[in-house]
Amino acid sequence: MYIVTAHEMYDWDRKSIEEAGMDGRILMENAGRAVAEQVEKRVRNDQHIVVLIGAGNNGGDGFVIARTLLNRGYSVKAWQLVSDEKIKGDALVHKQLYLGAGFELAHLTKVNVLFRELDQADVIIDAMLGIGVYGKLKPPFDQVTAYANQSQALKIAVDIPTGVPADEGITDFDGLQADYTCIIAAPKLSAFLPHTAPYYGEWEVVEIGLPAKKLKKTSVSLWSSEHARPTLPERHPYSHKGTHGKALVIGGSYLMPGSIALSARAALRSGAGLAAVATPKSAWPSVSVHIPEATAVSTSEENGVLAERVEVDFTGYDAVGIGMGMGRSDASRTIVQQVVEEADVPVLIDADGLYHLKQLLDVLKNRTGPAVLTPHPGEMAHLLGITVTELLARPFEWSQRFAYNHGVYIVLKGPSTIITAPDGTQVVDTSGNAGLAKGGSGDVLSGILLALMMQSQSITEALCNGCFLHGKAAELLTTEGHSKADLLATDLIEGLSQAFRTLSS
Ligand SMILES: NC(=O)C1=CN([C@@H]2O[C@H](COP(=O)(O)OP(=O)(O)OC[C@H]3O[C@@H](n4cnc5c(N)ncnc54)[C@H](O)[C@@H]3O)[C@@H](O)[C@H]2O)[C@@H](O)CC1
Ligand SMILES: [K+]
Repeated sequence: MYIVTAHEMYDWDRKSIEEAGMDGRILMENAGRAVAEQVEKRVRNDQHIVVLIGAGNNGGDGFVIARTLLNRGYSVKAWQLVSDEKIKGDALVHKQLYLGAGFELAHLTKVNVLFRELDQADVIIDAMLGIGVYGKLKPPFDQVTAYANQSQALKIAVDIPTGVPADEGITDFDGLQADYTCIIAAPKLSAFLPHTAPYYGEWEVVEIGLPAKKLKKTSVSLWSSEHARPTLPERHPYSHKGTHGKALVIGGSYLMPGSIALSARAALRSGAGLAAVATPKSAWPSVSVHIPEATAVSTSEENGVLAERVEVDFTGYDAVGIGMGMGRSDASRTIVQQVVEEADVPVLIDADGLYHLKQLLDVLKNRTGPAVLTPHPGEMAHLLGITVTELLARPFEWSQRFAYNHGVYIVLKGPSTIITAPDGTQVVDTSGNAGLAKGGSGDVLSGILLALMMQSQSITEALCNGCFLHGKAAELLTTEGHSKADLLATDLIEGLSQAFRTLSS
């Protein structure tokens, strides 16, 4: 499923009408009816519904929704919040159809009268403003939105909660806090941004008859189980351990042996044929106890951390992961540099590896093999030399710019993880839950990604599926047995079995 900007949505709409001959009035009818059907699933017909209607086409959808629900026997009061001359085009056609059907329309004159009505409402349908909103809300939308936000009624937004921008980069806005948003035709970028996504509440996308072929391929799409199922690596009956790849993970330290153990174990649980660990000798006993299936690479150490070079032939491995728990000493930076310069196989850089990478960005450019960076927002902001706030206002744009400029894949971790390829294409994965907000879950993700990078048709597919399995494991574990509070990274590794099974059934 493609994720769109406001511009891309308008372009799709325009091409559907101008090139495919769709009628805007039919699209509005379809949109309103599709939303009404979703409302019916959530609302009983003894509940009182207030539909708030604004000036643009979002308001036009509101007239269709009100008419449809009234025809079906619901208790509905429709409120037009703007003057008559502001209702134009397709919205005016649907206003006339609404009135022609014999239904009553209330006009906003004094906001207090509307507020008393909102006090009586069980359900508020927000058809005030859609993706055409510009700047902060003007009267009366600012007051009505603020009042609705205080209401206990179920708030259902049409397409996008009023006031919330569709695109990234706008942080100063007032938005309606919806419980549920019925998105028209395609999810907008803001449904995946940390500062705007919470306004949507739960959401769903409804299809309204826009011809799929008239949507210009956008650079952002959403990953789902329909994508994961056919692309997860298969195990051939005649395969052997070498078929599924040999991973090398470099990291860990005497004081932080756990992270590298988690990565190695997650890699093997995700199908890697073999895993070798390069960690300080003093850390190895604590690592091996958690992952007896892994082999150790001989290393030298200094004060419990890896020292200078790792004496390995990278050609003996199918992928290398570096950085987890390795520390921030100068010596560990030289190892990151060695890996970036010498390993032609796909390399994944995480955690302390990313910290060091900030000083090695020039070296990255000379790499021939793929490089995958798996930062959380703090690490990504450090790499970019900006604040986390700046990054999170435009995570798509920053990731795209960095991936393109440095020729790398980026997995920017968060509630909506953004996977960016060097060519700038982006995929969003929304799997997972707050159970993942715990130390170690990133180390597990690195191991899963590494394993899939060795077994998949493309790096992007590997990264999308890896993030999806990681999130799915958390979802499944917290549905049965675990809670989001108690879930540990080690549980996540064991939960991978269920995630793989679910997706292959
Ligand atoms: N194919 C499509 O794209 C379809 C879109 N539809 C609906 O149309 C919407 C987009 O329609 P529009 O382009 O008319 O946009 P809106 O419905 O968001 O309305 C824009 C109008 O709101 C006013 N406005 C803008 N910023 C404001 C602010 N800060 N404070 C107060 N008023 C403000 C302006 O007067 C502007 O004319 C979508 O969100 C969707 O709900 C549906 O009708 C079906 C088809
Ligand atoms: K809306």
